[in-house]
Amino acid sequence: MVVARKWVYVKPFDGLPKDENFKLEQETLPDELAENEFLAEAEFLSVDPYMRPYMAAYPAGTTMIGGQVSKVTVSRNEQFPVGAYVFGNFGWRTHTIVNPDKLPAENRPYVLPSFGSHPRSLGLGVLGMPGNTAYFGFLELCQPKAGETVVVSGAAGAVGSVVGQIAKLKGCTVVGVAGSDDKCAWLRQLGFDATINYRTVGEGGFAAALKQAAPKGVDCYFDNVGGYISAAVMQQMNLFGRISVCGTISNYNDARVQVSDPQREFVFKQLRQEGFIVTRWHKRWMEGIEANLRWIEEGKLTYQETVTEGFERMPEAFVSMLTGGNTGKAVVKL
Ligand SMILES: NC(=O)C1=CN([C@@H]2O[C@H](COP(=O)(O)OP(=O)(O)OC[C@H]3O[C@@H](n4cnc5c(N)ncnc54)[C@H](OP(=O)(O)O)[C@@H]3O)[C@@H](O)[C@H]2O)C=CC1
Ligand SMILES: CCCCCC(=O)/C=C/[C@H]1[C@H](O)CC(=O)[C@@H]1CCCCCCC(=O)O
Repeated sequence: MVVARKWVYVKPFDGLPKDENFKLEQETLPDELAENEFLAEAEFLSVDPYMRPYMAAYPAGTTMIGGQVSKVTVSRNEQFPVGAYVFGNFGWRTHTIVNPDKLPAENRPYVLPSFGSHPRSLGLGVLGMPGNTAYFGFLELCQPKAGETVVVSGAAGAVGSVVGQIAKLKGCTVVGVAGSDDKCAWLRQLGFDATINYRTVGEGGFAAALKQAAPKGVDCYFDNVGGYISAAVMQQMNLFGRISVCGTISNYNDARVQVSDPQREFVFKQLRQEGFIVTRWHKRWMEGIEANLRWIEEGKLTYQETVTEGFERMPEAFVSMLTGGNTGKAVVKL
């Protein structure tokens, strides 16, 4: 008999998530698997920004959504043999019975490729969804050219840190925006040409700090945060600049700020802005993972993880990530 532990969303979020929004429960799983099913035992769980806005679509009583790297411990599906490690969106749970055939193509679990000497947790970060978000969302939508200036917000996080390094690999000048001096120091170690700590310069000082960091203006903007940071970047875009809108974390906890209307910049600078959801490229998923792995092996792409130990600490790790407690990818180790 397998008893799974799971974190249930028991009360809708209002502002930053709190303990009262979550309840740790148990669920006894069936003893027998049906044909094509397998049992997955979680090793690493992901905490990601989307969980905060996406849960608004689910009723109270739903298990928290999320990705995990897990081990197949029992299987009636030959594509997911016992002992294989898989990525799957199984939610905040320790054990899950999965029938992959019942899931839509873009949300199907997959067996992780070999990461060589690197930890399997990278399947939640640079060698998984966030890494692919950086790879496709930046290269496809920004179409960067050598010599151009690229600004990345949320730059020290899972997605942003990879975007900035890929931009360097493409010969760009890269400015990273992040929320602490330590994060900015790490970005400069990674090769970012300039950094802005948006918390110390503040909303009033951001435009001047950007002017100094990007004196030739901005050709590409990879936007993870929205709000006043993005409004200010848009004012300093160059002719024919490109903006990849990845996320808007500055308002996920219901905070809204008044920002200036960027339409005039779009007309006169002839800018192009496009939002995306990374599963748009699900048919090319392994291409992104392989490219990022190759760059890691070649020493051209560096990663960092912020690891919280213990399933019971999932809500704590989630809130910490939403408030800037992570550098690189935030994961929870069981
Ligand atoms: N479109 C898509 O398909 C996808 C979009 N995303 C989006 O990418 C973005 C980054 O995700 P991910 O890399 O996983 O997360 P991160 O690892 O970057 O973690 C979140 C970070 O956001 C920063 N942050 C929090 N509040 C604010 C704020 N008010 N203003 C500026 N920064 C803030 C914090 O860093 P700091 O200390 O710098 O404030 C925090 O560490 C998110 O917006 C997410 O929704 C992610 C995956 C797929
Ligand atoms: C305004 C909110 C923007 C959020 C952008 C974002 O972070 C999107 C993330 C998704 C990404 O594009 C692909 C994913 O894997 C993320 C969502 C995953 C949802 C899994 C849902 C599984 C389930 O319903 O059980």
